[in-house]
Amino acid sequence: MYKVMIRDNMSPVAKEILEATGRIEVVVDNDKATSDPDVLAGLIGEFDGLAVRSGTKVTKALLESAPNLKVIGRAGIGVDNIDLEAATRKGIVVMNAPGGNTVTTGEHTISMMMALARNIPQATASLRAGKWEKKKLGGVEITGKTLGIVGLGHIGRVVAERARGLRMKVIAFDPYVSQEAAAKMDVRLVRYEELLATSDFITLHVPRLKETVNMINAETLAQMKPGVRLINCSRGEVIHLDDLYEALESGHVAGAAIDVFPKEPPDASLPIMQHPKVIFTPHLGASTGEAQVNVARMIAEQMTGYLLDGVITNAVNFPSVSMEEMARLRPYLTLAEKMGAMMGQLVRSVHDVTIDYCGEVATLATRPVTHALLKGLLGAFTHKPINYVNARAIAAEKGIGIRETVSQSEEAFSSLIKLKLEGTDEKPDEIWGTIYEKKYPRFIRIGDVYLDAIPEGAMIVIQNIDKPGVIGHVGTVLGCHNINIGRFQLGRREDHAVCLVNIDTPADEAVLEEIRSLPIILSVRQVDLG
Ligand SMILES: NC(=O)C1=CN([C@@H]2O[C@H](COP(=O)(O)OP(=O)(O)OC[C@H]3O[C@@H](n4cnc5c(N)ncnc54)[C@H](O)[C@@H]3O)[C@@H](O)[C@H]2O)C=CC1
Ligand SMILES: O=C(O)C(=O)COP(=O)(O)O
Repeated sequence: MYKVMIRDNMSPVAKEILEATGRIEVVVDNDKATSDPDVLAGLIGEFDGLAVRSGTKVTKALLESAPNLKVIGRAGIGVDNIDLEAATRKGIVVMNAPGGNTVTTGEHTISMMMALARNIPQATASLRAGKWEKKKLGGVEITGKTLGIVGLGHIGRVVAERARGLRMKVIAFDPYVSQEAAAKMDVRLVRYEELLATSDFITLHVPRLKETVNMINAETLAQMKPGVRLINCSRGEVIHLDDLYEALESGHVAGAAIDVFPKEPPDASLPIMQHPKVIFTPHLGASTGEAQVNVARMIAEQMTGYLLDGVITNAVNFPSVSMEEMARLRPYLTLAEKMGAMMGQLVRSVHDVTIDYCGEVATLATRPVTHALLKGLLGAFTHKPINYVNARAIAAEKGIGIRETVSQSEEAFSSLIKLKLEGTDEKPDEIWGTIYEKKYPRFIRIGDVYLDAIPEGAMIVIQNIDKPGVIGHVGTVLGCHNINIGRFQLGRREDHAVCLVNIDTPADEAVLEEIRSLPIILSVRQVDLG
């Protein structure tokens, strides 16, 4: 049984889906007290999965207390409450649910813009206070006004489409979107400065990144058109709130609608929280029944797929692999991991590696295959738990450079993976592998010697001078020690040869030493390929 903790008032759909597998036990914990990372650290140890929204901060220290954690599911989009680097190093997959709350957040943005334009929250408060302030609470029309969208991603696009329906002129700034893509949405892409200077309303839809934190500050506020109105349903840190307060006080900014805060919940005594021209919602962008069911369902299905079948979908720290792709990739993942494990156990050190993917395998998603290969290779050099997620990060930590090439054609085999260790004098420094009949992994070359070896279990790898006597000698030594030989695979080139011997029980060092005693034997290593 796997154990998953669900937090942050997620839709009950998530629990239902996880429990319906019959293999996942669920604990729902919406307790405010346990959202303190120090308190949560005391509880998380036994869990394999953690499902959160924005309320739980998944810190490095918390992850240190989570030895069993394999997957974190974010039922939403922004993963800035999760220490991604620390999760990746620990080999934990972090998944989100893109698209699940996009429409809802876009609609909330439009609601905020309308409420801001017509002072609806202020008018409600005024009436509740027994006043009738028609003159004071007059608003602005939005028809014909220019809406500037910062970040033309999923939500930005929903907002653009709705705003055009409201007869606004829509412009956008997004350095990662092409003019053609924007033109298809009838949106004019402009430079940031132009957006600031010409928009009547500016709405923010960027993720929280180093480059987007404080994107709206005293300098950029000063570049805005006088009377501009701002809407922020992205992340609180994108606006420097003190600078915004100053711009509101001076009258340069006519109003702001804010859903997200640098610290949530915000301190109600902050000057901006009391400003009459600012309206607020408590991070409600994604909070509709529909969106919450969508994201809860997505995240529960994705977490189930990973925990039970190893399928990775919508991971933010690993390439996604669908169920169908996984079926085609699985034999290559196995092969690559065994190739890596073989080389890792044959050599004493690894510097840089080159991995060539040739033929059919090159048409698949090769990044996960590289991770599998690195997992096998580095497993021999580290005591840290290593898996597909953290393999590349651990390689980078060790300063190992990885060069990957793909070529669609391969003369002799339909698929071939070649691993070469660079910058080493050790031999062998190369291994090639392929898949037979779409499932069976084979090593077909070690060093410069071609052979045909089934990589499994304990194997003795012998490099020798190609002279008579080796097979008999190895057979006699192993026989004397009651070690059964499963397969004996040979290959040679010119005067040297390689033997791969699958043995049913591992040999101890004294047995290997006896094999080494024949002078024509150059090296003897035992590897374990699982
Ligand atoms: N208020 C709420 O409840 C919710 C807030 N969000 C926030 O909204 C953000 C956006 O969500 P999506 O549209 O789904 O993400 P997305 O990834 O589809 O779009 C983000 C866009 O921002 C652009 N971008 C990145 N850096 C930029 C920069 N420096 N300047 C301009 N554009 C830049 C990207 O190119 C991308 O097109 C999320 O990251 C999340 O933080 C998301 C859902 C609900
Ligand atoms: O999906 C996102 O990025 C959101 O900000 C939504 O946050 P929530 O799940 O409502 O706490």
